[in-house]
Amino acid sequence: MMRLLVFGRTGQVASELQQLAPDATFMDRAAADLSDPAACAARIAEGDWDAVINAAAYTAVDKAESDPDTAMRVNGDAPTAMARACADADIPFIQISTDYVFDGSGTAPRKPGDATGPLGVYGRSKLAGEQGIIATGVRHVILRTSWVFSAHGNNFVKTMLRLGAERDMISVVADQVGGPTPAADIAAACLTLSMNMSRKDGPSGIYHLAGEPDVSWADFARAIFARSGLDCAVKDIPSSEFPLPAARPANSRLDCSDIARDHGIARPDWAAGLSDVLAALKV
Ligand SMILES: NC(=O)C1=CN([C@@H]2O[C@H](COP(=O)(O)OP(=O)(O)OC[C@H]3O[C@@H](n4cnc5c(N)ncnc54)[C@H](OP(=O)(O)O)[C@@H]3O)[C@@H](O)[C@H]2O)C=CC1
Ligand SMILES: Cc1cn([C@H]2C[C@H](O)[C@@H](COP(=O)(O)OP(=O)(O)O[C@H]3O[C@@H](C)C(=O)[C@@H](O)[C@H]3O)O2)c(=O)[nH]c1=O
Repeated sequence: MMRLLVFGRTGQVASELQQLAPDATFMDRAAADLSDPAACAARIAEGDWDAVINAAAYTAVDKAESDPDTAMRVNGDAPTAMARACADADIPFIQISTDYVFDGSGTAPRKPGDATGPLGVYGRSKLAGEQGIIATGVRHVILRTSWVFSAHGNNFVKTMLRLGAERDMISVVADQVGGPTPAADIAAACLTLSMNMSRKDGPSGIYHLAGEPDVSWADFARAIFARSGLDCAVKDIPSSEFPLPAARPANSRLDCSDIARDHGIARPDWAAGLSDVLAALKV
């Protein structure tokens, strides 16, 4: 059995990891606050682990715009310190990152090596984490994913279920397209990657994994209402009609072929994941 350390306990992906790997050690905010990177590194150094997964992050995309220092410390400095501690201990480090490192131009699915260009603080802070990790020379996988949903925590599915029960019609942006991704599939991928990397036969690098097929937020909302039986119409709007503090990429499509080739992990079907989440929520 692998001795696995996971940063995060309450989040969407960490909750699914607890289901799949109940014997792993989970660090919540009280055990390891990511705004204290040295404390996170110490949790790694003081144990005897086969691999470390970081499933904690500052994920409040709009709030980050007015709190850049915390976002940078949590998403940039803490993963970098974790990676350095893993390099010192010669164990692999798995980090989760995001489509928001891209600028969203064009319509082609982004490959892991494509140029980045984050539009906001959250994306910049996650990119800083990626770069910091790579610079330590640790054996690593940076798993970029997108539009995560689950029965736990906050996400677009739960927001739509709440608003759809209150309204007859809702306006949703139709010019941002990406792959909604069940947290359960990300958790399963993290475990496969941890195993592959701890056997020292997995190549380090950035990989993409997002649910398929790609859709707009508006079409995703329609699918949520159709499957939950909520009678709420969706009006397509451009992002300009839904102004938020942080700009989001229009093109969030991720090319996921590398992870299939190197690790045998296929894009999950988000509709199947959505059915599971609605069942778990008893919708
Ligand atoms: N949500 C999404 O749509 C996407 C997420 N990702 C990435 O996936 C990963 C997992 O995200 P997800 O499961 O959605 O996260 P959630 O937003 O569900 O949860 C975030 C987790 O991070 C923890 N956390 C935040 N700040 C700190 C801190 N200072 N110290 C310790 N813990 C902290 C939270 O703990 P607490 O409960 O104490 O606040 C919580 O457990 C992240 O790296 C994220 O960037 C990538 C693409 C899309
Ligand atoms: C609630 C709502 C949102 N929207 C839009 C706003 C936004 O452009 C889009 C998604 O909204 P949210 O704020 O829920 O999603 P957001 O917080 O931007 O989600 C992102 O989270 C981070 C952590 C990531 O890494 C990304 O992959 C992505 O999942 O939907 C509407 O158009 N109508 C609505 O009623």
